[in-house]
Amino acid sequence: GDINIQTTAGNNLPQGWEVTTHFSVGFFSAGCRDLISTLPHEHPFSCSESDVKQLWLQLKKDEPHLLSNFEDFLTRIFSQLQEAHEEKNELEYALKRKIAAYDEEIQHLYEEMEQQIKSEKEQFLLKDTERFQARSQELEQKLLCKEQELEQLTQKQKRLEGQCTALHHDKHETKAENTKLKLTNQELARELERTSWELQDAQQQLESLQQEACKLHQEKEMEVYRVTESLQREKAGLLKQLDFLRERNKHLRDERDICFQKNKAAKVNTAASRASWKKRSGSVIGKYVDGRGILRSQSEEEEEVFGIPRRSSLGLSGYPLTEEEPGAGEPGPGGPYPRPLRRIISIEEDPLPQLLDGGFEQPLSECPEEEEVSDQGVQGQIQEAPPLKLTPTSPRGQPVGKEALCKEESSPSAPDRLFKIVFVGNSAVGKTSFLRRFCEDRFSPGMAATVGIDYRVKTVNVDDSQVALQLWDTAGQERYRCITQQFFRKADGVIVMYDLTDKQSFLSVRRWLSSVEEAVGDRVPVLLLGNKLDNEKEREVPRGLGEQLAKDNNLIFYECSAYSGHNTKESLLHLARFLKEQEDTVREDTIQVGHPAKKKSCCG
Ligand SMILES: Nc1nc2c(ncn2[C@@H]2O[C@H](COP(=O)(O)OP(=O)(O)OP(=O)(O)O)[C@@H](O)[C@H]2O)c(=O)[nH]1
Repeated sequence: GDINIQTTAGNNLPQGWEVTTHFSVGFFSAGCRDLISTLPHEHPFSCSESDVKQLWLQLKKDEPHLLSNFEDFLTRIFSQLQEAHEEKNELEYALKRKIAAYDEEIQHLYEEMEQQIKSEKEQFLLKDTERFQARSQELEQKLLCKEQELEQLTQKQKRLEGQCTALHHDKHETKAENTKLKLTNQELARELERTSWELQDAQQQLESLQQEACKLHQEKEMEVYRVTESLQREKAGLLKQLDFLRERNKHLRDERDICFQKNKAAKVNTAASRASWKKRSGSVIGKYVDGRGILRSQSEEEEEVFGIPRRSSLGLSGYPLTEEEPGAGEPGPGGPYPRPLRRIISIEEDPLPQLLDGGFEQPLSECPEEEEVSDQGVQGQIQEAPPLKLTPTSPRGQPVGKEALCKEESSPSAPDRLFKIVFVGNSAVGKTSFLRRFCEDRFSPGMAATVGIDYRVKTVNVDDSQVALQLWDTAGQERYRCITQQFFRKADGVIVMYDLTDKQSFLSVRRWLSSVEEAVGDRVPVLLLGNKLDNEKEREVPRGLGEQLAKDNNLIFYECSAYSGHNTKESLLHLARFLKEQEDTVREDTIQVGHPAKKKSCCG
């Protein structure tokens, strides 16, 4: 920039300069006039030449004696002014010099600054240029990359366009194919609908068939139940026949006595009389007459045949009775009379195992009792004799076979289902007593041992449905094992009983369990019963042992007493409920198995 320097010139006049002085004319030399003329006019204290001249004239005129002083004074003043003026000039000069020096310095500085600015500018420009160059290089690089990308994109676009064209072409083809497929689909849908209808029909038919099968199954079970019932009736009928035969026997004995008396009286025709006896003894009635002509009880027969001293009972009695082999026993005291007879229990001849198998050819319920009797050769006698009401006494102290008839036979509502339950366990553990308690709510001490198999039927109410329990009481004695074994096969449930006052009977439980498993595997539920709980004093088997055994073998377990009736109903109801629930589950499963198939077939 430009530097402007202003200089001012001023005069510093001593005080009192304004005092009027009088100069002589000569005094006003050129120097003095110059000096005064240099004085600034605008200064308040300044005075013009005319003023001084006037003052001098005034003084000359009024005070001439002071004129010299005034002139001295003026001279001094003017000399001082002169000095001051010179000094001022010097100072002005010095100032000018200084200003010039400053100006020069400033000029120098300015130039230096300019130079510096210039160099800075150059450096900046240089840097800027470098930066610009780097930036431009970078940008060029980027540009290159972008160009490459663009190139790639272009190629890609071209490819995509190609694909697009191909797809477009394909689309047309697919469209045509789609139309064809739609048509096929419609056809298939119609076919599917038709098939679904057919399938639904088939399913309905299947369901109705299943229901029919179920009904048939139930009917079959009921038939079995009815057959069982009829067997019981038949048994009762046979017992009646037995009564009748006994009566006939008595009658014949009377006849015989009469004959003897006649023989004694007449003592003639002895041979004829003997022939007549032989003829009677060949009849069935004769089979029941011992050497003394007295009707033998079955208990006595058992005792003789098997050597059972304690007790005996009727097994599946009333079926083929065979005469004991000659020489097998002691001849009776009555010499000529037939020897006592034994009952042979044979599974083949017994209809009951067949009943369990469902293999009986002719339902026994349909067989008239007379026919049965005729098979045994007593029909004629039954027809002749009026029905007798005499009840024979069994060794167990009750009518033979009656024990198998339960009160529930005349149950008001027919049972919904039937379960066959087989009772096993060592002899004398109390199976028969237990069943008697359960069916008749009675206990008879000193029960005779079961021979072969006996059975009872009882209908119980389980969760609002009538369940008929066919309870098969097997003989615990070793010799009947093979018979018992056969009854497991068709059993729905098994009850293994031990006597908690007899350690040995508990030890045998495992053997019974393996027999059951051997026959039916583990498909049937097993109830383990520890009987004679009332006889706590003689307990030999701790409850824990029974529980543990049941737990190990997955059995239902109860301790009970046929004597007191404790847990008899509860345990059997538990088993019955278990069987019912098991059957319900199987039925449900069967239904459920049918349903998904239905769904699948609908969708497929
Ligand atoms: N104290 C007591 N004695 C019982 C009980 N149950 C049965 N008895 C007696 O035990 C003995 C045998 O009873 P049964 O019912 O004949 O035994 P079982 O198991 O049927 O015997 P087998 O027919 O030989 O297999 C009889 O003398 C009964 O009086 C009971 O709960 N308590």
